[in-house]
Amino acid sequence: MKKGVLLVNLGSPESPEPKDVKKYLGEFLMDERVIDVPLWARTLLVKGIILNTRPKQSAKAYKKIWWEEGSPLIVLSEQLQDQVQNHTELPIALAMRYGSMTIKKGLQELVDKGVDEVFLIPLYPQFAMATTETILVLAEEVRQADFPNLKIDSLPAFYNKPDYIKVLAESVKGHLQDKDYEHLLFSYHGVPERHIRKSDITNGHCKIDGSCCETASKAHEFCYRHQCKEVTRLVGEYLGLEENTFSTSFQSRLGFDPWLQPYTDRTIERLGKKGIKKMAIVTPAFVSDCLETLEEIAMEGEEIFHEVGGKEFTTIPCLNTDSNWVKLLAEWINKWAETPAKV
Ligand SMILES: C=CC1=C(C)c2cc3[nH]c(cc4nc(cc5[nH]c(cc1n2)c(C)c5CCC(=O)O)C(CCC(=O)O)=C4C)c(C)c3C=C
Ligand SMILES: [Fe+2]
Ligand SMILES: [Fe+2]
Repeated sequence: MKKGVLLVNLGSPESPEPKDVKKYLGEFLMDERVIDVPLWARTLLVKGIILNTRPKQSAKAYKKIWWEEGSPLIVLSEQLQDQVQNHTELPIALAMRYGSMTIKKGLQELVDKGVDEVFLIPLYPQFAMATTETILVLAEEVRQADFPNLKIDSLPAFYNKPDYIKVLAESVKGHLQDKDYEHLLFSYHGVPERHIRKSDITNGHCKIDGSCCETASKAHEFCYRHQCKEVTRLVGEYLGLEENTFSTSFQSRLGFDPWLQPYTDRTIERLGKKGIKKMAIVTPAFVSDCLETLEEIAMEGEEIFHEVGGKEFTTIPCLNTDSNWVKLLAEWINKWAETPAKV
């Protein structure tokens, strides 16, 4: 059997123009695992409301962060693909869940190279219905429809793998080496609370209260909130951070339903009002910098902090093409090629 790898990230609009942003948001938000309401309600909400206003607003934000080569998320994912390819003999393809770089095209590229066994890597450290699950479900649909003889294995969420925590923590340490900071905020993309309950395989553990995520449970294999909190705890432990000098928050909420809390924007405001003058922020739900890190955090977040008296706001880049991260991905890939069950 010939083996190959498919890296999958979220995707971006073709350009930062409102018409392309609208097309992208239309596909993204009509995904039943992103806006998880019945089709009629989703259609009404997305096509009747969100797509009438959001594309213009989001296009403005995209224009602020867009690079000459294209969307940062796509460019950085392509760079990651190239660099991982330098560390393995297996062919590496790249796909996006939304947009023109489809999972079908990615699988076709591998099949054209003679691959019949694929290691699918969703580029998300934590499991979420709106990210990992939607990728796995679509990949299986595409496999059944177009590549029935293909075998697909996938990398489970790697949020608590000691080698991943080490790479992330060392990156944080490197970026904060010459920085003086009073608080380190771990900001993760938010999800509606309802998503956490839906992914609860025990049907009742996740109460989204003060303690469920800290109480051992099978539910945590699919609990995004637990997995985010664990990344913060494990990195804090690795770096020897003192209690109350670091915390977790959730960004990018959309709509009126309750999302995971505390919200990042309010947390930044609260820290500034409390008298914190120097803060740093890391965004471990993303492996590549994107709109949500470059605009929402590095621009809007900094502005909020300064408005309430904060002085120094340090944004730590995502792992992007960090050499330890590239080597670690290649190590997982090469281990899978030798003994798939061990990864
Ligand atoms: C109901 C809406 C959304 C859920 C749930 C959601 C979950 C989720 N998203 C990411 C990662 C990314 N999201 C990005 C952009 C983005 N996300 C939403 C909505 C939901 N995300 C929207 C509407 C947008 C577009 C921008 C905007 O209009 O605000 C991105 C950046 C893409 C880019 O092109 O740079 C990423 C990455 C995760 C990890 C996640 C759940 C865990
Ligand atoms: Fe998102
Ligand atoms: Fe939980």
